Amino acid sequence: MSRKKAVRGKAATSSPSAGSPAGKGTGKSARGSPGIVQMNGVVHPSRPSISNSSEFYDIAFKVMLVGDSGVGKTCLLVRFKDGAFLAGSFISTVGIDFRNKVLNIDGVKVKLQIWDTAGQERFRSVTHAYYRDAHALLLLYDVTNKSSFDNIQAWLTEIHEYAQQDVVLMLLGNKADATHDRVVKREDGERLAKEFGVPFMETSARSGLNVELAFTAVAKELKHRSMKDPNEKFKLHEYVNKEMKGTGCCRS
Ligand SMILES: Nc1nc2c(ncn2[C@@H]2O[C@H](COP(=O)(O)OP(=O)(O)OP(=O)(O)O)[C@@H](O)[C@H]2O)c(=O)[nH]1
Ligand SMILES: [Mg+2]
Repeated sequence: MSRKKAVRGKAATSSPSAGSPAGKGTGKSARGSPGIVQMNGVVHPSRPSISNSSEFYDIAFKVMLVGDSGVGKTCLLVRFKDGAFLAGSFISTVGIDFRNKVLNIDGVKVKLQIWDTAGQERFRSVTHAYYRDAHALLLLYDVTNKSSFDNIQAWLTEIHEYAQQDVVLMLLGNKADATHDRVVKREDGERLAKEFGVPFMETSARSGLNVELAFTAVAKELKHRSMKDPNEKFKLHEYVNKEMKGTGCCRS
């Protein structure tokens, strides 16, 4: 059942025409990155080809990480992809970058092509060009940085303007490990998420808290939507609330 896909590796690009989700100008597919064709909002491998088995997949989706500079988007992606934490000096992302990871979701190989955007204002126009091709967005703030939380509303406005109407959206309060520096309570994140009707969890790229869960939940929702199996009931909010691990007194 599993097939293989041709996109791999990293790409630092400054416009959607170079190996981007939009893929315009690559000449390699009607829409999507090289080797990918998009049907009914789902990306499928265009044809099998020879490569290592880790690249085989059944369905593929594009997920974008967005949020202010320094909230931990790159670290979250590295934690998810490599299981490691990027300690040391902060290297701000320039433009946009992507990594692939294939997850086994209930026997289906779901490939996530995860786009790591630059949070800095000067790259905003680059990011805008990628929104429309995203199937899911993980919107991050930093629990130790109040302004990153206050800016969530502006990010949501931007998302509504540029992303697909049915994009899967999740709010993440990152750096939950940083107990002493915390300035945004978990309850504040929960309240904001409720107000906008989006699933929410706190994460930590440093400790790994909920990192796998955030991506798995999104993959499950996207798979569910694309397969439309009437026997399979999946509710993203319920799944997240059931599986989420917390840092507070009452969740373990
Ligand atoms: N304590 C703690 N620090 C983190 C965590 N995630 C990221 N950091 C630190 O926060 C800083 C910024 O992390 P990045 O992942 O580079 O931030 P970013 O959102 O990608 O920033 P831009 O690329 O500029 O948009 C780095 O110094 C990281 O080490 C976390 O979960 N906990
Ligand atoms: Mg970054």
